[in-house]
Amino acid sequence: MTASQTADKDQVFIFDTTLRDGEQSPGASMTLDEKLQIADILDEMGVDIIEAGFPIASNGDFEAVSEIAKQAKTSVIAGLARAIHADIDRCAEAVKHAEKGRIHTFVSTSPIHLQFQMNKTEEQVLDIITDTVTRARNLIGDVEWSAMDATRTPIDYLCRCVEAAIKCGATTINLPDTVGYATPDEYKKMFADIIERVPNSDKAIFSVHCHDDLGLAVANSLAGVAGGARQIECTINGLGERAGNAALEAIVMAIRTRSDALPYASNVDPKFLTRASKLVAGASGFAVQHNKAIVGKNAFAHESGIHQDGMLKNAETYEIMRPEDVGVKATSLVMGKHSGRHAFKDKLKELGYELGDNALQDAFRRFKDLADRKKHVYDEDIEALVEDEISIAGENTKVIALTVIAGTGGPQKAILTMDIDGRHETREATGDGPVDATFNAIKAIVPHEATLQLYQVHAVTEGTDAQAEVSVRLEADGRIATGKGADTDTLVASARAYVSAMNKLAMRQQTGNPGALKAS
Ligand SMILES: CC(=O)SCCNC(=O)CCNC(=O)[C@H](O)C(C)(C)COP(=O)(O)OP(=O)(O)OC[C@H]1O[C@@H](n2cnc3c(N)ncnc32)[C@H](O)[C@@H]1OP(=O)(O)O
Ligand SMILES: CC(C)C(=O)C(=O)O
Repeated sequence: MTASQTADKDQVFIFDTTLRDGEQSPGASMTLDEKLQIADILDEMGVDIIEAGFPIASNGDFEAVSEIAKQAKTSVIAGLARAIHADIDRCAEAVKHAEKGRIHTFVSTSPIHLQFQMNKTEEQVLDIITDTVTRARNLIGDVEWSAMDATRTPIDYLCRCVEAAIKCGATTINLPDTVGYATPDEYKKMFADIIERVPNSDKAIFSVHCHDDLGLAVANSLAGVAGGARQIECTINGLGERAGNAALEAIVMAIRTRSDALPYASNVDPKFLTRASKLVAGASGFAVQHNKAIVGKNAFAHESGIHQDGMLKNAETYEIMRPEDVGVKATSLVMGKHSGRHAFKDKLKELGYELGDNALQDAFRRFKDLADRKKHVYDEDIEALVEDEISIAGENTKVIALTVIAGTGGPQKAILTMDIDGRHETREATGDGPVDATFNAIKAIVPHEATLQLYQVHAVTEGTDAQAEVSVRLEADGRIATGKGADTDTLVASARAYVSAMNKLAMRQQTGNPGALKAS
């Protein structure tokens, strides 16, 4: 595999290690079936190299690498191996089924790793590199060598290690920021220096592999490419050891979106990114944070009025990528307490409502009120609210305020204020439960003899803060009317529904005056 130039852009190879480094996240183990599905989508989306596992780690890992190797259509399938013959041989055994297989062998190079992890001298590790890269090359033509903890390795020694690996036939040289310690400038300089100083550095492709301990994994990866690397090791959703690896989706979209500043091309088709993200989140059990770049639930969602207004005028005001390019159906304008009139009106139109100016203002006021009390305002909430608004429009008897005292102590008491033809009246009433007390308070303000035929409550959406939609059916003199009310407070919704039914009944008696129901 050689890096090529397409027009004015250098090709960068995308090496996905979700199934190896990603699976190393505590608790992220995946089944064989899940791994096969993930590998399949990675292959289809154009990932150049899939690191399918660490074959010596377990029989399950060996089987996963072998099966993925068998199913792969275009991607290179790599397996990881320590600088140990048994690891390398087992890896070769697993990747041999692939049309294009790779052995990825690694050894520590930093002083702290040499002293404590490996208990070896620099010279001993150099001999190990020579021995193990040669062994791997004798088994397969595509060998990647990694210097574990490269970014904490003195540059002179790192140059000697890289030189030895290339001399023995390594075709890819990976210099990982194993502990996420580097800064972008340092990482870029390390690649530039090594590529310049190591003889025959042009015989290998250099690779970045960054961890996100300081939140710099994507920035460091792109800096490494600016320093001369042409392979990027990354994972879907940034899954990986500790704080994770560089996120594949962010890398791919940064290169595409900022091609002016990042003159590189990748083979990945970004339309698969959202699907791949969901698949990995489901298989690993690691939910994607809502504000995650590209694949987070909010990456293409806007709640604030000013942004929504801008988006309705021109999407480029607040979006630098098109959602459909990464497999998201469309931008969503989420209705919430920060939304403004433009978005609210647009949402009503989408839901099929055209309100006049006054009704719109009233509905918007109630919507803001609702959004202040409720975490999520769903379309169903807005529909219930508007239906409620429409049903009470023009009514001259309205609920203004309600306080209910309920609980085990009893008796339940309701204190209700109503507007009757512009006049406010307040009464208290008790009842057999809070709903009964509320209805008794209505009767105290508007005495009537209509009888209750139906009282029904249902939650408009899920959650304890859901709006209740209440239906009340009243009968008087053989006539029936049903009223509806919606509110996050079930008792307020009940009072509204009752009053609405009362108003309708009065209309049907053609008096328009609920008080006249008394005569029926
Ligand atoms: C930065 C990275 O992501 S590196 C990859 C990390 N991933 C994993 O470790 C996941 C899979 N690992 C495993 O299943 C196991 O650790 C195995 C099968 C690889 C090894 O298991 P064990 O033989 O029981 O060894 P254990 O894990 O306890 O210790 C690691 C040994 O490997 C040695 N080692 C570590 N890295 C390397 C290397 N690159 N090359 C050679 N030896 C290494 C350590 O020095 C230690 O050797 P020691 O027993 O002589 O002290
Ligand atoms: C094995 C290597 C590539 C690694 O995962 C790291 O250094 O983080």
